[in-house]
Amino acid sequence: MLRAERITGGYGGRAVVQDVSFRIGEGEMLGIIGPNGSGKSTLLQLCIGALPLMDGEVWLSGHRLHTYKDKERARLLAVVTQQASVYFSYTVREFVALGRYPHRRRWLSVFNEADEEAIAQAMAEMDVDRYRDQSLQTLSGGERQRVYLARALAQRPAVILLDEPTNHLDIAYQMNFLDALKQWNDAKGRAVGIIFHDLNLASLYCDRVLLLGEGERKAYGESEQVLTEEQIQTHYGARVSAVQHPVMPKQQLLHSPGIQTEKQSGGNPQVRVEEQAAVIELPVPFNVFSGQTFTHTWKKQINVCLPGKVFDTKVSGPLIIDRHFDWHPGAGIRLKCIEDVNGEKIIMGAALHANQKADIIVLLLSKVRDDALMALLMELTKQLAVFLHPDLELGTITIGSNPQGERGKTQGARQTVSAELQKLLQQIRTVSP
Ligand SMILES: Nc1ncnc2c1ncn2[C@@H]1O[C@H](COP(=O)(O)OP(=O)(O)OP(=O)(O)O)[C@@H](O)[C@H]1O
Repeated sequence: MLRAERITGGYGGRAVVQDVSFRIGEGEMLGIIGPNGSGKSTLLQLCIGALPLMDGEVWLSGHRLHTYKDKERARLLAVVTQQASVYFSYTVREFVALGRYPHRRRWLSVFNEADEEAIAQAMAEMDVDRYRDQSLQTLSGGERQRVYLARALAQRPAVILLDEPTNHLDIAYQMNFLDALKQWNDAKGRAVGIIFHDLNLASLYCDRVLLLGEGERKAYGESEQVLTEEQIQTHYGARVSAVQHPVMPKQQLLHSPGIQTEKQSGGNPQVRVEEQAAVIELPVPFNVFSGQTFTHTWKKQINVCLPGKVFDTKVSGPLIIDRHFDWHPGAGIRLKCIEDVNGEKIIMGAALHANQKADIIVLLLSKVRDDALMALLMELTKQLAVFLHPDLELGTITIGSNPQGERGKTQGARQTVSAELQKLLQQIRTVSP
């Protein structure tokens, strides 16, 4: 529906946006992200024809943008930006009705039935009908934002572009606004492009994300490919940790402050040897896999069965051995957890045979494809096993993989070794038994 093809443009002959391409198809939501001054708003201005292109082409519904007359273009393309206060004297209904002007033959002609219906529907969709006779000035920022979107919806465009629509909105208003927009888009099959500063909202709501840096396209694709720790570090200069959203199959980024107090960092791992099991309290949370189900729960505890003792997980109920786990009867130390690194799910196990010879088994449930990470995990598993049982003689190392896993599909892809995992390994090494 909207396609930018290698577009370049800016102000006074200075190209601020350079050679940027993307497309937003029917029913899609594209998130446009990038640090301050990276050219997001300029890109939007180029896409709506408010700034001239120096190079490249913008296509709207199959035609070059500049071939449309203004009114024609306004029927197809709506823009939601922070509105000027000049509009504040309008009532809500009057303001939403402005969305119908591109459809009217003459400026002062009365609204026909189709106009009335579009206005009423847009106000209902954005739930702003209750303010219909209030002036915009009397609304809160969040309420006003919904009215701006209602005006765009009343326009019944094919494409809506929004410039930071959730700025200044509290968390409820943000969710409310984006839920309503997504519902509308799912139902109507339009194309939506949104500039976001909140990367987690972009990840949650958008099908794809475009990352700008210094006016150039730095990354473009599904959110998990774009919103990685590495990209955010490189282009925003910010340290974040990527984690899986607990409910949605989406990645989220947690802020990792540069300065950490001991309290914040959690200190060293602590080991408590209890009657039945050893409990390792970790400084960083792990996601724990219990039986066949990935619990999605943040855990900071790993429970390890001591030789000859009955296993008791303390945290996540009885440990059930995964069906792909070639478990050895009589094993003494059992360790099993999943670390979710950039959405990677990894299962580790350490099995100690009755003869004190241990097999370290690392099972790959899905997507583990980084040799360095693999080596690290195996090393970590070994360290834990040795730490818990100093006399342990380590036997063969076996690597298995989930037969249904996606290892082959993703092999060779780039992946970052979790800094936290490295740190953890280091800390485990330095803990005296
Ligand atoms: N009207 C203008 N005239 C000249 N330069 C401009 C104009 N508007 C923006 N710029 C410059 O273009 C560059 C990109 O600005 P733009 O507003 O597109 O970035 P942005 O990514 O939207 O930033 P932010 O996240 O801070 O809103 C900046 O260097 C800015 O100073």
